[in-house]
Amino acid sequence: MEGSDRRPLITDRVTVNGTVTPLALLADGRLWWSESGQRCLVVEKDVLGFIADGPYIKIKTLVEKRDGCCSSGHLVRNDVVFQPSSHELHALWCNKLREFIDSIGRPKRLFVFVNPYGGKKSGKKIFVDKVKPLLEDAQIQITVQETKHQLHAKEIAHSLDITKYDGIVCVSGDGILVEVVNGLLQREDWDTAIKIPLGVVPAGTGNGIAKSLLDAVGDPCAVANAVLAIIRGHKRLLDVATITQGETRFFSVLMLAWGLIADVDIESEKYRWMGSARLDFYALCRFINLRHYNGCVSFVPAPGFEAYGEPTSYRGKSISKGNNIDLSEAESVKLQRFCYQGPEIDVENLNWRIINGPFISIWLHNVPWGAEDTMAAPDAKFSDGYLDLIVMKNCPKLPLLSLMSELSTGGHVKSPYVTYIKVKAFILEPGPRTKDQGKEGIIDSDGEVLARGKGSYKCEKKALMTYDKLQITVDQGLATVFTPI
Ligand SMILES: Nc1ncnc2c1ncn2[C@@H]1O[C@H](COP(=O)(O)OP(=O)(O)OP(=O)(O)O)[C@@H](O)[C@H]1O
Repeated sequence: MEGSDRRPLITDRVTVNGTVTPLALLADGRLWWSESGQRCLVVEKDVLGFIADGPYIKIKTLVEKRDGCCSSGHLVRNDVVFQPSSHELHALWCNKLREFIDSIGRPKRLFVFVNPYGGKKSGKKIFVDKVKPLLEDAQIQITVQETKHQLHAKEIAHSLDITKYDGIVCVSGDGILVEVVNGLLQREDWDTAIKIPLGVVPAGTGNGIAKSLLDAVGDPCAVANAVLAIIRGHKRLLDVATITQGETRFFSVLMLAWGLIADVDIESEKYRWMGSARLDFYALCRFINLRHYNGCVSFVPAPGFEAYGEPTSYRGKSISKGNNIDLSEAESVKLQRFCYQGPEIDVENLNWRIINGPFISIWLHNVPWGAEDTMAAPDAKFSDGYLDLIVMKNCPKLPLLSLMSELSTGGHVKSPYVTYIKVKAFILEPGPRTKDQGKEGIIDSDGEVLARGKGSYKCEKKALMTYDKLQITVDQGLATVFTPI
């Protein structure tokens, strides 16, 4: 640790496991002692908190389990217990440790959503067994709210007194995080509300945001790693995309899909009993009976991608009215006036390009991972202000099979049948299937159905938007998320 501050904040001769040893807390936040060799804990990284227990002090740690001399990458809780040499030093140790932990900007009060329904319906168990004990070790005050129904988290985020919390945590899949972002951005005080740091602990089927954050630093997408990131309180900005159709808006942090990916994501629900195999099984079904969709996409390319597509003018003027299903007329007018309206971009005067269909798949991604095993957009960045666009038009069956098998590594974007670019704004004009003009598709954003076309799966169910033209713009780094580093 070259250049680190080795000044001792406190030193003492303490008893650890019956052995008397020197113990020092250095200004750089390392705790040094001897116990069958030199031992060191980096408070910022390894220590959750501490408690005074009679004459002892218990340091609560979360450290990598070691298999022999190698670290396993698996985090385990462990207490380091020591007895200071006197009553006065006991009090001084507590003061110095508290001062140090307080100085590193950790959250002290968190509002925690637990989705008991997501994934394998194990959100509650994950929270009780794995999340709560760590937050308790870190002495973080928590207010827990189980989500009772769809959009419950959005309702709560919409009216929560955010001044009482240092962050909002979602023990769920991506769905609850997206609801929270939508709730915050539909508040009158959205510009301050959206700054509250958001944490996500993977407990759903699709844990794309958690996987993207943890994988970015080489950590496994595990509950303990996600909770440790929240406790340590590091933050990073996250782009938010605004999907607009008339007066209707949906705020997305993960992705938008139309065509093959949306069909597999949504229609495979009927095979939920298969577990996660449903996605592979249904992808194979769709592969055998491949659909092509008419339509077109226009976009504003990021620098370096200007050569893709053909030049066009802004095509958003006739973007129709959405369905506004969860809003009354009065609420909708109020929202329009006060809530976040999307980024202030002069869309009409940007350099628009167009790609005409038919398409097999259109996918827009904000972060690299769409789910724990799907690296949709390997070059996506959390806050670059761009979305990664993955377009697949025609593709023979064999290369299609091969690129579908490469989704877990991100290798699909290198296929000559895939166009992979970054865009600043985007317009989707979805059409019907080429072989059956009476049937349209599904538009999926962040795992939820945004629009269902005629003759599509469960088309009788209402969705937020209509299967029609919609526009997407990105606000760079609008949201803040807890991150491992
Ligand atoms: N108590 C509940 N009962 C039914 N649905 C709920 C409940 N609480 C939350 N939900 C809904 O569950 C959906 C899925 O949530 P989440 O993203 O956490 O899990 P997931 O397993 O990753 O998602 P998916 O079911 O889309 O695969 C969200 O749309 C949310 O509104």
